Amino acid sequence: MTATIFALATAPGRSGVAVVRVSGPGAGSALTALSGRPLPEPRRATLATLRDPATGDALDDALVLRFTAPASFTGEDVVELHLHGGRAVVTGVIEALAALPGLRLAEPGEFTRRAFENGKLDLTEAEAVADLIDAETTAQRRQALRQMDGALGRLYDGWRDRLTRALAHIEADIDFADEDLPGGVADAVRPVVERLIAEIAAHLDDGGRGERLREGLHIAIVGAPNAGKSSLLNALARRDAAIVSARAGTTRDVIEVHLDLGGYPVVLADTAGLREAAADEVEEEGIRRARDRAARADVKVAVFDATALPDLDPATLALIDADTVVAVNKRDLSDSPLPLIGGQTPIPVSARSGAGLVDLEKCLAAFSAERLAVGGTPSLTRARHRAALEECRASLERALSAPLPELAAEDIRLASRALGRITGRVDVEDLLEIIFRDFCIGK
Ligand SMILES: Nc1nc2c(ncn2[C@@H]2O[C@H](COP(=O)(O)OP(=O)(O)OP(=O)(O)O)[C@@H](O)[C@H]2O)c(=O)[nH]1
Ligand SMILES: [K+]
Ligand SMILES: [Mg+2]
Repeated sequence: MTATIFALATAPGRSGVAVVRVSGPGAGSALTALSGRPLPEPRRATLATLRDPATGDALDDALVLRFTAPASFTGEDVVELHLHGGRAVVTGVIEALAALPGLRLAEPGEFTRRAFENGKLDLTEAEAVADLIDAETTAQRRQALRQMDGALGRLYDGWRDRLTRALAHIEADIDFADEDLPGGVADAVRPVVERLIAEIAAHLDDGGRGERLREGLHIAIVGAPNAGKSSLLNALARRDAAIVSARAGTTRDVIEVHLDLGGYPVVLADTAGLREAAADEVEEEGIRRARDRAARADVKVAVFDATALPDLDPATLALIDADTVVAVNKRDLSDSPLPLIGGQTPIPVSARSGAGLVDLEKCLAAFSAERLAVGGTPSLTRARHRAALEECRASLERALSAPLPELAAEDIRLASRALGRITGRVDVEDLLEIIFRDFCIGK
């Protein structure tokens, strides 16, 4: 018999309200055991004094709610105990539940996993639950909500349906064909497969925006020593994340801060100042890391020192490309006209006075929107989906050049399987462990 599971669903620690969720066939009797009263009507919030069934000790006056299978998040009988969020209250209730026969603490992600297993969610929707809980910015929330709504799952299931129909076509051809009829994919099926390959290619070729939106756009601040990179990072982060000093070569390690820029998630990195003559091997390693980070960043901010103009640091100049925002810092010390730098109009800023920072933020937010914005069709959000789609596309391409209809049919079957794995329609067993491992207990 299925175990009845329970867990604290809200964040641990002191809080106004803490919710303990119980799911499984024993959820109702667990509530009766704690409240000592008949079950309340489903979906109606009811006040109840909860007691430890073993000792009769009062644990809390709680708001209790119950849902009956299959009309619940997990698809099972569910009870929610809305407790006063004190540690002793929560511990008391958890211990009382643990002592009941047939009940055990939920594993990470187990509630969502049960929802999937009971057909309440497909895998992309389950993944979206995790993304929504992790969402830190507006754009991340939008993407997760859309995926939780089933937009991505519907796209993949729609593709799979088309393949199922194409397969039926080919199989009919195989059954009725003249023994020595040549050719692989039937003429009627070829355009369907070709069109799907094109749609999958377009979906894959989206610059990774969905995946990036989950993880944040990587922006690296680069420039000569003492240009004021760390000061700029601190000003943008509105806290003293990096050490600032008048000594050239202060920053060595890459220092990251997470920012919300106009609703988009950004990982902003401060790096060591670039120069030929590093003071020691530690700074040398810092410069190596700075270059490495600059090369991997989605966007760079190249910082120049206004007091050094018209001289421009050649190492920084060499890094400017189409993905670079050019800023001239310490504008408070010099107001001489700014030249074009690396073909771009630089943004004048002062990390000290704060002047120009709004313009720099706006420019970076525009970059983020361009790289991360969620467009008309839902975006691919995970490497797992990408791998399955590439496999699907490869199988479809093989099908097009298959010498026999039987072989084409097999390739289309493989392509359809790859799509089915994304939403969890097929081959799920080994996947579930991996996917739900990332969830925490109570989800
Ligand atoms: N007047 C003025 N001074 C600034 C400004 N930004 C930074 N400074 C000063 O410039 C010096 C170097 O600043 P940092 O932020 O440490 O420069 P950095 O580019 O991170 O330096 P390294 O880590 O050594 O490469 C410090 O003394 C800062 O106070 C600015 O906008 N105006
Ligand atoms: K410095
Ligand atoms: Mg620094």
